[in-house]
Amino acid sequence: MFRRLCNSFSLSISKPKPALIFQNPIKKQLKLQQTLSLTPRFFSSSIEMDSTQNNTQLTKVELLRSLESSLGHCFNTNPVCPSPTPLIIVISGPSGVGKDAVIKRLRESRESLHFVVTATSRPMRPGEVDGKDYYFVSKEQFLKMIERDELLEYALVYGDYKGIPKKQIREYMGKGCDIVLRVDIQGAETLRRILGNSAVFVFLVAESELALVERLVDRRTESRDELLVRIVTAREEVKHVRNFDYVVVNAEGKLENAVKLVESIIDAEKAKVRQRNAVI
Ligand SMILES: Nc1ncnc2c1ncn2[C@@H]1O[C@H](COP(=O)(O)OP(=O)(O)OP(=O)(O)O)[C@@H](O)[C@H]1O
Repeated sequence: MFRRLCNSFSLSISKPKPALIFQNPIKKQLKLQQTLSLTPRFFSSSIEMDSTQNNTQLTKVELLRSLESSLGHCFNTNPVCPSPTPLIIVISGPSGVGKDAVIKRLRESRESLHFVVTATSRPMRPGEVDGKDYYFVSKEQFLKMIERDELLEYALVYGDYKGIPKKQIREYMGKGCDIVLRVDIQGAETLRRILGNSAVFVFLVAESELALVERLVDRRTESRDELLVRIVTAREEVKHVRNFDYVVVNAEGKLENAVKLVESIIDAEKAKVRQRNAVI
């Protein structure tokens, strides 16, 4: 069926019917003049070409002009598909799985992404930069932000507040940027309720529980008791993977693979026919 359609289409192109060329010459001339004013580069001198002329004798421009002439209109230069809508990517996973490490690498490789800086009331860790890693605020300042409805989502995590400022997301989506949000599992659940399927949810996991615990221990930022809380929580959190769209394994020493997979997810999402359409 498709082949039959193609055949009949090519026939109608290669042998323009006399009716198409000579029927109502005034109307035809008018149409050509309109076309000429749109794209003068193709319809400048000889508009109608001999349709039996061998394609190999024609330059590319001549062939294009001839095809346009046979079709009766110029080829459209507008994009076939509209540009993709800004995407919100939520990256989550248990404590110590490597969310920050993955995001740090993504930051370096994808300049078009905007990484929302989360506000937190937790103390700054060595090497962290205020306004880059987090906005470090006091508990009182954080409570004021909640009161003013400035946060898309917030939670009390291990005794400290963490929240996502709405203003930043609106501002960067307005500029056409894709947005990356880094949240814990609790935050991802809340965001799923707020955003539904309008955002893409990625769950990071380690290859095993032992690998996760070793990573946390090596980081040396938690006390023994804090470690115990995080490990018990992580066991529960892994069960939430089914609420996510994608799961990415961040295996020991394979950070690059995890980053590449996240990048592929973003690329695939941007190529989707039915785009997610988040409104904040
Ligand atoms: N693929 C990997 N292989 C080895 N080490 C890794 C890998 N990914 C991350 N790490 C290391 O594991 C530790 C924990 O990573 P990171 O701080 O990024 O986790 P996180 O998920 O952001 O934790 P939290 O939620 O507690 O802030 C860091 O020291 C980081 O450098």
